[in-house]
Amino acid sequence: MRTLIDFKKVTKQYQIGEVPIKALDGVDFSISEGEFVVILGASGAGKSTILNILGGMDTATSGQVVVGNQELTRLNEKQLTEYRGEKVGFVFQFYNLIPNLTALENVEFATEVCKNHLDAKDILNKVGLTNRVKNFPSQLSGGEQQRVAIARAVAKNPLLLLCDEPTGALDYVTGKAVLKLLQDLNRDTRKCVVLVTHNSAIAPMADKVIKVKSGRIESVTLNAEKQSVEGIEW
Ligand SMILES: Nc1ncnc2c1ncn2[C@@H]1O[C@H](COP(=O)(O)OP(=O)(O)OP(=O)(O)O)[C@@H](O)[C@H]1O
Repeated sequence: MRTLIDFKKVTKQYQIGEVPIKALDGVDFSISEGEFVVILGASGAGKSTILNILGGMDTATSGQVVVGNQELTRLNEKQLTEYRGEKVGFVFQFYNLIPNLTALENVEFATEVCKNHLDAKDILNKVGLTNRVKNFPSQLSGGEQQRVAIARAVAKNPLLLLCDEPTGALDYVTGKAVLKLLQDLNRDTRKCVVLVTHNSAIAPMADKVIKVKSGRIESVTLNAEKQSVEGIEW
């Protein structure tokens, strides 16, 4: 399979007063088209920093980041904004829906500016919310709100889907259903999914597991036979 994402010797340094903090300290990995990737690590390991750089929300201090045919580390602010808008779907722990828009309007609002977007209603059907499209976020459960957030990300028809602790605010059963949805979407659409979590138990659901420790890559493992979420317990 072709390489979609390439990180080469990526560093990220924050300067807090006199003290430099190395959030990433020479990170190398690559991800192929269509892969489901789990990035694992303890709190402060650098997971979100990797995801933010990958999503064009933050920039590397040094090194090279390539996504598709674009070298992110060479893009200016305007180009990065375009990249974020067109190429990346984001799913966060907290759903960040617009409270005074319905589920359908939330998805339509996000996709309006995207050239190749998919039909909002179709995607809401796909995530199991056919009967909830007219509901406002406050009328939906946490799991349903996260489904809207996933629909919003997928409907952009992005190159990749980035998920930062997407089940962090959900109970076990609902969280598992959301992971199953992400796994199904990856299988059906062949979109690359990169999911950041501290929960090592879900590693078997991925094609590739990248472990991060103290700003460095500890290991990259390929699962010869990935497991369906239903078969994983934690
Ligand atoms: N804006 C910032 N300014 C200074 N330091 C930062 C900033 N953002 C992150 N860091 C530091 O960089 C390191 C990596 O942070 P990061 O958020 O990527 O970790 P993480 O693995 O995602 O952790 P968590 O699971 O707790 O979210 C940490 O030491 C953190 O304190």
